[in-house]
Amino acid sequence: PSKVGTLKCGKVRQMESQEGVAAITNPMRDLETVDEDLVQQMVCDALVWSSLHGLVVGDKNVQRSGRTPGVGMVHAPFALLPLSFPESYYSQACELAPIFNELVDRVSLDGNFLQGFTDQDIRLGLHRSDYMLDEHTKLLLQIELNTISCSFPGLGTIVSELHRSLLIHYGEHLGLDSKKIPGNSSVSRFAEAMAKAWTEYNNPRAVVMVVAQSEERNMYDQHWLCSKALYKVHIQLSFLSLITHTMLQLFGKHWLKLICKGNYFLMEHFLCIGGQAVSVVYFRAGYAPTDYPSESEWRARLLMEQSSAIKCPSISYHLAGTKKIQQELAKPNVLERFLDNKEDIAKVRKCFAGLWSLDDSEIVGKAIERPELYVMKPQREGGGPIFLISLCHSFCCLQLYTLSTGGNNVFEQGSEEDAAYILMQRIFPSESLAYLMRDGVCHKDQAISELGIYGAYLRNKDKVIMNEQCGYLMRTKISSSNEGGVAAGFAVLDSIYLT
Ligand SMILES: N[C@H](CCC(=O)N[C@@H](CS)C(=O)NCCC(=O)O)C(=O)O
Ligand SMILES: [Mg+2]
Repeated sequence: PSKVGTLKCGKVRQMESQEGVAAITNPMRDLETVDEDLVQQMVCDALVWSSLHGLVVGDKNVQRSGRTPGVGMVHAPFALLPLSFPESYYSQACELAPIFNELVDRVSLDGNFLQGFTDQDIRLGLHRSDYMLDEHTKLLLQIELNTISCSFPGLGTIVSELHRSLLIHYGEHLGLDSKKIPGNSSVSRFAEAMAKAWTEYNNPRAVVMVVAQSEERNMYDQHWLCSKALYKVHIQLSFLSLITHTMLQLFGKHWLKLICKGNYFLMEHFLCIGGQAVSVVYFRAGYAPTDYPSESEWRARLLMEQSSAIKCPSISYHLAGTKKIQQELAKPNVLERFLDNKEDIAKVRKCFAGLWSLDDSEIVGKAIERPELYVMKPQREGGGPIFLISLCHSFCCLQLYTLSTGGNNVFEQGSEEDAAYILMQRIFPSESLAYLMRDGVCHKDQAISELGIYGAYLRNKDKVIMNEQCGYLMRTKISSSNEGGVAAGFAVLDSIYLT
């Protein structure tokens, strides 16, 4: 690589735990044998590249970085090189995307399965199904199916491009081929689905409304998707504008209105914001209890739900993605209620990890005997899993007993939804050495990874307009951390090197 002067770059910090690092299971990451200067140069190039290509998030140390675009930006945390991942498992995960899209739609139509919510004619789903490769069973197992506010369709695409660019420059030195990084279409295909939904609503004057949180350091991921929907996809650019509001703003200013037009037989409920019709509501908020601090936000959600605007997701798609539904779908003969094709049913069942409700006393007993084989996962989005192994035996029994009797979660004296936990088979992903870039510093550590596959579904009455896999997200985090994702500060954005 050309020496581009002596640009000051982050140092590769040896983690003290490096002594006696286990044999590198992942030759892709075996940069130990690579010349230190070369690694430094790669680190530097990657930091410059990510800054020039919008691989950025708001910096938590800068006060306004979650409110004012362009203020307090820092590169998104990323892995310096992609994770090598067996092509067979990647293909299996991609094949599952359209089946899960269909499953969400069928579940959403089953009113009594979802207790009463049914759906409109035009339905738009932008989902991400997350998996881990279980070392014990050698099975690709689903962690969860996200049907609301799926992060990183924007930044995930860019990380794949970063890794491809690095391997074009350094592949020869590393013995790696940039073409082994699969193309990542997540942002463009999601944009296509959003724009097609707007077209399907068939009101050229209507706007797409993004519902976002007031403090959003991942705003650039959202803007990437919105800007692609606006300019990359062939729609009448003059009209489609995107507006972003928080739930409170929507209702606080009484801008949100439901305009009812028509006669007794056909009453259309148009959603209007500041006098403009809304065709699509894209939620990047509304998935966490903290998004509903008062009645106003609930009323705003209800108003949107009652309107003919296309919600992404509708309340029934949102509910179809909860862990409780995931746990119900894992019960015998339940998938057969929603899917016709036997092969599809088998493919879905094959990726289900063990999932049980806490009122299953037999499994609770097993979890108390072998807590290291189970985790408890909260219903609500974002809450981290509880590893029973990390609890002392008596507390584990108390916790499981309390939750199984519908009591409150003894950890947090929170409200009853905190008690809505499910019990899940613990998945043991293999570890590999990773170079994790955060705040300009490269950390080497043992890491585990989680593969997300995006899926877009658009349907108008009986016509399925889109049902496809749309790219991927790989998230890599240090194996010692039990906690969650990228925004939480534990994982970094990664991509895949097919082996
Ligand atoms: N800030 C909001 C975050 C929205 C959000 O948390 N989404 C869930 C699915 S519901 C998710 O994708 N979690 C993985 C993200 C991670 O690893 O950090 C946004 O980006 O719009
Ligand atoms: Mg989730």
